[in-house]
Amino acid sequence: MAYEYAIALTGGIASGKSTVCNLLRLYGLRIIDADAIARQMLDNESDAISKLFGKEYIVDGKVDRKALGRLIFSDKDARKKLEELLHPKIRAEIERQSEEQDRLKGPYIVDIPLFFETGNYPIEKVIVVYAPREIQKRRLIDREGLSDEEAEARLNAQIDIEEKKKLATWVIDNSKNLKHLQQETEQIFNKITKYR
Ligand SMILES: CC(C)(COP(=O)(O)OP(=O)(O)OC[C@H]1O[C@@H](n2cnc3c(N)ncnc32)[C@H](O)[C@@H]1O)[C@@H](O)C(=O)NCCC(=O)NCCS
Ligand SMILES: Nc1ncnc2c1ncn2[C@@H]1O[C@H](COP(=O)(O)OP(=O)(O)OP(=O)(O)O)[C@@H](O)[C@H]1O
Repeated sequence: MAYEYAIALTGGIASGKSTVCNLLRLYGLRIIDADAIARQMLDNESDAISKLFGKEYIVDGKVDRKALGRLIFSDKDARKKLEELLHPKIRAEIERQSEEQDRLKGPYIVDIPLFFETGNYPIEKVIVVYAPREIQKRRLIDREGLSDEEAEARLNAQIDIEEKKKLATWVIDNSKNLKHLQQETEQIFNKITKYR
């Protein structure tokens, strides 16, 4: 059965999900953050990461996220291995937190970057934060200091943003400036709170 009050929020890499979530949090919505859950899960898996990919991915007892990112976005098999290790644990924790939030009643957001890629979450309403691929790429390069090739590899690891947009219940357009994003987000916030 679907979580009654959950609204998924997704998009492409660097399309603006975190920026939108920060605004929605300010407006008072509760947020479950899959990236934060994934970070916690990874912190507990240094032994498994060392065994799977080598000791060089552990620095001072902690996973070197930058180095692991470089590996998994350039090597599909490595990415699959990491996902097999982490995704069942991430999903279980998202489901645990969603059950907890559902009991409180009233809408809440579940920010899941790979909502469509990993599939089958029992959540019926989906917000897609949209920016055209070229803008996504520019913001990704500016934020991470990646090369064009590295940015392309990260974009190619996900379903194309135009496909995700077609699957959305609501779209937040983030192809313009931050003021425009705020207006877009406010409109969706009003719809969500009216709809429930
Ligand atoms: C590879 C890791 C260590 C890189 O860490 P880094 O701090 O550089 O990036 P961060 O975690 O902030 O992720 C940024 C974005 O990358 C994208 N991304 C991350 N993992 C993947 C993946 N396996 N496939 C496609 N896109 C991904 C997402 O859009 C995410 O929002 C990290 O992304 C990770 O542990 N990934 C595996 C877990 C996962 O799939 N997380 C994302 C969804 S829950
Ligand atoms: N409208 C905008 N104009 C300019 N820069 C923006 C805009 N929206 C977001 N950004 C910047 O683009 C980058 C990506 O935004 P953000 O981190 O919110 O995306 P994300 O979808 O959460 O990314 P990820 O998938 O990597 O977690 C950030 O550096 C952010 O400050």
